[in-house]
Amino acid sequence: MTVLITGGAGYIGSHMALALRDAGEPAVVLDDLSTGFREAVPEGVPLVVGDVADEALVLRTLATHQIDTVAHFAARIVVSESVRDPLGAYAANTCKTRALLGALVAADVKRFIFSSTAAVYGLEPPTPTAETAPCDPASPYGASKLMTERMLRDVSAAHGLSYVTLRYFNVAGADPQLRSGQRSPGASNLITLAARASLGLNDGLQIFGTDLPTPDGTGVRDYIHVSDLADAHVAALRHLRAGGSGGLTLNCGYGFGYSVREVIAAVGRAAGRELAAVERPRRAGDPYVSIADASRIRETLSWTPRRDDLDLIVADALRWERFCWTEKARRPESSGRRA
Ligand SMILES: NC(=O)c1ccc[n+]([C@@H]2O[C@H](COP(=O)([O-])OP(=O)(O)OC[C@H]3O[C@@H](n4cnc5c(N)ncnc54)[C@H](O)[C@@H]3O)[C@@H](O)[C@H]2O)c1
Ligand SMILES: O=c1ccn([C@@H]2O[C@H](COP(=O)(O)OP(=O)(O)O[C@H]3O[C@H](CO)[C@@H](O)[C@H](O)[C@H]3O)[C@@H](O)[C@H]2O)c(=O)[nH]1
Repeated sequence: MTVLITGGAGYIGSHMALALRDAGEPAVVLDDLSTGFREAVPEGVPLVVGDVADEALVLRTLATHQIDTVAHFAARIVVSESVRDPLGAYAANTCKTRALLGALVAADVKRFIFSSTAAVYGLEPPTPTAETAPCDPASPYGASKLMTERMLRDVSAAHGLSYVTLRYFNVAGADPQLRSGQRSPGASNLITLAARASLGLNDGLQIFGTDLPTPDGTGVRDYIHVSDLADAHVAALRHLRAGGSGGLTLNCGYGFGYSVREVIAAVGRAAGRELAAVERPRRAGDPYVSIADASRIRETLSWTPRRDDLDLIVADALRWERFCWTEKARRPESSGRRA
């Protein structure tokens, strides 16, 4: 039994590939390399280059590798891009997942793990946010994921597909052994930008909004270490293979949050110097606070996070950036600057 990881050359999918390899579970990656990196796929894990909506390719891959479960990470993930190009976001995320599910139904593959997002909850959900909170996505990105969640429910009812939908909160950090991390030069998430700023790899740091109704006026997020998130996927796989039927929707977070200022201070501690940041107006569409009620995933999957500490997350992110880019900068063929 082998797991097909779509998007396994990307940031989170590559950590899932590592977690499966570490657990001795066979896996194959399907990735079109649009935002992923060939070198992110761990050695020993086959890479099929192509589109999840290419039905013939998917059917061939399912048969060749005897796939019993698909973990579907492949997506377009930039929220602002989805606002500029909503049809592109729905096509990439909802329509292509529909095509993938069509191939799985045709091939009688019965297990599916889906990468969803806290962005399905919208701007002012009750906090901490449980899976039962109303969903009202503020962006086409969030809506494209919510539509896919609904599609999964219907496909499960009609075709007996068992699935786990994982709604990620803010994913950060890097593999503690530095085998993978955030490779995207255009990554716009706070912890990556702060780590890069501390190494002089970008033009400095900005704080979007200092007058929010939060304790220090800046946005609060529930940051989850990418390796803990990968472990949650392995736990979801075990649940499905043990006979978990129907569908489960689970928040992936720790249940506590940190403000932008607290994150910047943590990166400063890890880097050994205080980071300067320019204060900017609020970013349109940013929730003030996003914190998971994470009780359901702990109860249902017996998932126990191992790196639920902001200093650990930030230290891993910073070590990865240093390793990945400062080392590279020493090589003559690279300038070491990405953005
Ligand atoms: N990064 C986050 O903070 C975050 C938060 C919530 C949810 N998610 C979800 O997690 C998943 C992975 O995100 P990520 O941060 O690793 O992004 P990423 O861009 O690093 O990875 C996505 C991968 O999918 C591949 N891909 C895209 N479209 C494809 C297609 N049609 N066919 C085959 N491969 C394709 C890309 O090449 C890339 O390797 C996404 O579904 C995203 O929506 C991410
Ligand atoms: O340069 C920056 C970048 C971010 N922020 C703030 O930092 C917080 C976190 O922002 P960011 O890291 O960009 O994450 P989010 O906007 O919360 O979105 C992430 O988390 C969502 C919930 O999972 C996912 O849907 C998105 O894809 C993912 O980018 C927010 O308050 C931002 O306003 C800054 O102040 N300065």
